Amino acid sequence: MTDAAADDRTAYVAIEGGRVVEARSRAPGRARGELVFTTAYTGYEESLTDPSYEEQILTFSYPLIGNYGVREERFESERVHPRGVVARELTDDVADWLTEEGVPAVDHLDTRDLVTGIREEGAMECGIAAGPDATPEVAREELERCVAMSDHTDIGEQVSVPGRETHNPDGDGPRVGLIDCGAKGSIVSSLLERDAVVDVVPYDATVADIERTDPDLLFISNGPGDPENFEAAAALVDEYVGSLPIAGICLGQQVVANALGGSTEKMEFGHRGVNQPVRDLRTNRVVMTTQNHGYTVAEPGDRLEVTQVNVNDDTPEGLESDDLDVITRQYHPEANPGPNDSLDFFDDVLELAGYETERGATGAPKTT
Ligand SMILES: NC(=O)CC[C@H](N)C(=O)O
Repeated sequence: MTDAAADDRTAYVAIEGGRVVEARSRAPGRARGELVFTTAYTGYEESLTDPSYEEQILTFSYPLIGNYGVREERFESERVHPRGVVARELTDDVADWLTEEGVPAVDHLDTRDLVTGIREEGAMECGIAAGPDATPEVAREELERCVAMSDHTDIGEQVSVPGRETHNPDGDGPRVGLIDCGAKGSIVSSLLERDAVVDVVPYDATVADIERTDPDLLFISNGPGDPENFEAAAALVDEYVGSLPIAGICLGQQVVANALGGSTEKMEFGHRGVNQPVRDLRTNRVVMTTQNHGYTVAEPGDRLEVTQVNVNDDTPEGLESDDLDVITRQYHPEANPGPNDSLDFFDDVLELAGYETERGATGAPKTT
């Protein structure tokens, strides 16, 4: 290897608290963000294109990432959302993809140590310098310029559609107003698969915008950052609760809780993975779920009942009100990547708008 080639592979990760870890560059550039980890051993294309990872640096705890290639059919949006990527070993397929996308990536570092640190200290700020100009100082500079997750007040604008997009206008199912706070493509697909008409509207849609689409149901999507920064979506919930059924996934659950008298808080290191056990308190049934969140509902408020909880830490995983026709989930029932145990959430949601689906779906085809 020549000196120049060695330099091209240089990388440093600076972590809150002062530590700088040496790594190998797999996609060059500088990056900063909140350092989080996922324990998912599959679904790296879905994770990397999940808009909920905006402004974060994603560490994979599973050591080998990329072993079944990169295919667009599995993407959840049109671009990679984490600001940077960290893994023990990235394949060339993933490294090439991230290079094309301009998202810095590093490997050949002790990710077990990194993940243990996040579990002990909580999600941390982080700076990455990768490639020819990388030095520990550059990584530290990036770290110093980090902005706390809750201070990314305009994060919705970075991930939402710019204007309304209507899918399946002639569908037989209910008309869903999907508030796009950074929606995963397979949430839209899961609704379309059940023949709903879906109007995807921007995260800051107003009551006047919603009136123009005249929905049968309001659906608040997943999304990045602090749910308290999605005030417009909360205002819609406040306006329509009791007159329209309301559903939400992940950030959607948090926004609905905040709008209806509850509260949210930041978790220490969140839930990110594909084997999070959730118990339904009404049926006592446990399902395995896909998750990606760093905030949680702290108090559901008086109007919502906690109907599902995380088996590991008892945090609220499902909120419902039979009187108000509200149903939300903290995990990702669209299940991309799987497991597929909770797909019938979409049947339950459409039923709130008076529509009977065939049920029994085994996985949603993608729109992207
Ligand atoms: N996937 C999501 O919708 C994430 C919600 C929120 N940004 C959180 O981290 O808790």
